[in-house]
Amino acid sequence: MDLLNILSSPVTWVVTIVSFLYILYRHATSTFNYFSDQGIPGPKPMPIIGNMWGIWKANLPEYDSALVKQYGKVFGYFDGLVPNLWITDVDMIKAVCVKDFEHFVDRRSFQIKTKVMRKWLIMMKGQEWKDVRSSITPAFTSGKIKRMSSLIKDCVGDLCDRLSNFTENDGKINAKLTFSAFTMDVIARCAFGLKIETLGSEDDTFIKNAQHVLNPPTNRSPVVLLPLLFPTLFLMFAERIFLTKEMTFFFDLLENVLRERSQSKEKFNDFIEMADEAISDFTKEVEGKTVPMWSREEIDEIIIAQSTLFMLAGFDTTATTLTNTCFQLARNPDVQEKLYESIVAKMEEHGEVCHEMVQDLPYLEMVIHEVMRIYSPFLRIERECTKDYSYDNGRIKIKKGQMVTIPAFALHRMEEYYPAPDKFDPERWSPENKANQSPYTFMGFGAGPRNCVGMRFALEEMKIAICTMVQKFRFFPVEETPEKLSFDDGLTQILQPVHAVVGIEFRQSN
Ligand code: HEM
Repeated sequence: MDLLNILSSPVTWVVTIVSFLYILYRHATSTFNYFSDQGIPGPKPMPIIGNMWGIWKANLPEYDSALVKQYGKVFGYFDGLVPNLWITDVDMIKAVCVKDFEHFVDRRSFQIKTKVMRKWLIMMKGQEWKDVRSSITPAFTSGKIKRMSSLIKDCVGDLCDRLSNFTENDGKINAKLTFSAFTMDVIARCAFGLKIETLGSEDDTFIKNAQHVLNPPTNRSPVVLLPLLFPTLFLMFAERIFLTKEMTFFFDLLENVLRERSQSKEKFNDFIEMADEAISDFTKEVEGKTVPMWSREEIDEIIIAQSTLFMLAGFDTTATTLTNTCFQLARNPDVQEKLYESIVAKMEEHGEVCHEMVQDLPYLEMVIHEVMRIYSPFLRIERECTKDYSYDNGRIKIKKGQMVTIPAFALHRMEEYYPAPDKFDPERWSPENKANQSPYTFMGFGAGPRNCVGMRFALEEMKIAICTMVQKFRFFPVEETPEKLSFDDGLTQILQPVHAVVGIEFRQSN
């Protein structure tokens, strides 16, 4: 039989196609024994897509809680072919986030090489991340937050004006929309040095571009899986995907602000100024001499990166937490009254809502903690393994490149850590109760050296807003207020409350 005959034989074709499909199948399932070989349970993966089929239309809070309930505190999941160990075991969370952090320095990230975006802290890796994180951290010290608090107070004043209008007109608010306008105002003033006159109007260029950057329509379509399934391919197009004209609008805006400020001696007391001070002060040792770590050009790039990241990381998280707080206060009038009483008592001492006063309100802290416990704004905390790791005397092995996920929302609803987890109960965070609780059962701001760098700022902003609002207004349920809050579907990092409408009235004393 000559070659031509062999090639044209149907048997040859069948054998070739079957072999090709077999090789493809072996490749598309090549990692799937990883967890079963270690005796780690988990849902059965599908070729290529792993366990992510349908995730773009799932309700993630429910999806994650169901997985944890079914498979327990340590189980295996596949992001495409990448093994991802899900953990809700507190000792293991502590090991990954703190004790053995050197093995888990990075977050799942797509190292974008484009100018400015390459300095987004949230995506940076290894030593470069450590250097930028150490440079920017001093921008969030208590002293610097105090300096920024007067800008926050201005924004809260405007928020209260809008709330007064709602009170007089509708007697109710759409909490998510209202607080989104507020957090955007804070970001515009603190991170972009701008006052938006047309706040709340969708025609404003700042708001329009921010909405485009923050809510890409891909979140609810299978397209959202592509970066997870094909990261290398994705990186080739990352610049085109991320560097949209809307994103460039913000980079240009900040470049102009920095240019103008370089000629000015004025004090602004905003994040741009705090970041500039902090980054410029950061030094390194070269041949026994202490020299600045960054050049002026690098400082500007880092500031622009962190200011735009401020918008990405601090807008929805803070607006969502304020929305959820408002809903819980409306549904729990006893908590709202207790909070009001504690605020009034402190007002007598401090005279006004200020930085010092909000640091001195333990009950407010307990309320915010419980809101973030019952509705963790960040659904999942992730780490990428950067050095091979073994846990519990080698019982669990995690290889470099593998992912670890802490499903924060699901963790906060585990009966074992929080009895009656669906009950809103700020007393869980009283000093006595807190002392009996592992800190790693609460991941609202993450944990360890890679936790939320903006935590202090977010708490200051939320505390000043809640104190001022609760002192002036009372929230209550109206017909549209749901019994329980529900959250949007789709593969989003941040919890998205829907239909959070609550009633609002002036307090008698006002
Ligand atoms: C209620 C509001 C907020 C919540 C719930 C929140 C939550 C979180 C969480 C859970 C993480 C991941 C932590 C980890 O992986 O361990 C994170 C990271 C981060 N957050 Fe926040 N955040 C909030 C507000 C802010 C604000 C206002 C900023 C702005 C400055 C900010 C900037 C960041 C940055 C830059 C990171 C990445 C840190 C790094 O990789 O080193 N966040 N945040």
